[in-house]
Amino acid sequence: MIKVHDLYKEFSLNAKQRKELATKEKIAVAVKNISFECQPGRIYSLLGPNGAGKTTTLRMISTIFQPTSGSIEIGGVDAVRYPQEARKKIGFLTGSAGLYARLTPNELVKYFADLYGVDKATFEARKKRLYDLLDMHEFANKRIAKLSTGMKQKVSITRTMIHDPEVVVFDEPTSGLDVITAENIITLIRNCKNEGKTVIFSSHIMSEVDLLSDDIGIIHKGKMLFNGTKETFIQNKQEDSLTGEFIRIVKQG
Ligand SMILES: Nc1ncnc2c1ncn2[C@@H]1O[C@H](COP(=O)(O)OP(=O)(O)OP(=O)(O)O)[C@@H](O)[C@H]1O
Repeated sequence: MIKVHDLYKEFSLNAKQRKELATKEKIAVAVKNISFECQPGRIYSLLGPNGAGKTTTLRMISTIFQPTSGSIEIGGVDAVRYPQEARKKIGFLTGSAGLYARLTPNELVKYFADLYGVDKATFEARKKRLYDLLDMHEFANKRIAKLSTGMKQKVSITRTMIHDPEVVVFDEPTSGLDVITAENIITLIRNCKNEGKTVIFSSHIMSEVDLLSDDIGIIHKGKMLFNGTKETFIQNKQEDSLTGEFIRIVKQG
């Protein structure tokens, strides 16, 4: 379970950032008082145009960023006050950055399993299941530096899942991947739901959102414009397609 209440995040902008953004403002507000809940056994899709505040929100949930104000509860733990406790319950996927390029997938995944105190037998069983699903055996002993973007993404996913977290947070999980790999990741996300995990993911791909979502959140310029079940979204929509309705809501917001 994820409970987000009145979450607010502002960043201080340094001189270089102010120049890049062509602004005189010293502060950028990325997330403005958003509240929502994600339930176990359900998948919550976080949608929004570029710069909406999705990654910032997911990073706060994953305890990478400290919110400016507001509260986050992860599986009953106050993630703002006790980030280390909350982190044990979370698997966070955010691109393939942060993989140790000199290690092999096997070495990296083992490193993270050890960090989380996963015992050997459980580790081997989980690793095999993930490697089978993501078709990873062939490159498991190659240096990560030599792997393709899709292969690195698979390594990131295995790292995210190796401690069997009860809450999974995927920031654009299929971005830049071929259709077969994307399909495997969609299967993995569905498996998470079927195992009773709480899943939240961000995406720009509407077909994926349609396939996976139980609940939908739409944010734009840091504000939550829609938060509800996919059924409610579909019942109330004024446009023919999900994409059309998404655009309508964002333009109205
Ligand atoms: N470290 C930072 N310092 C200053 N501003 C930031 C920082 N990180 C994000 N922002 C700003 O916060 C806003 C939200 O960014 P965020 O990355 O959360 O958006 P997003 O919805 O994930 O976008 P995208 O779909 O393009 O990935 C943007 O205006 C961005 O420029």
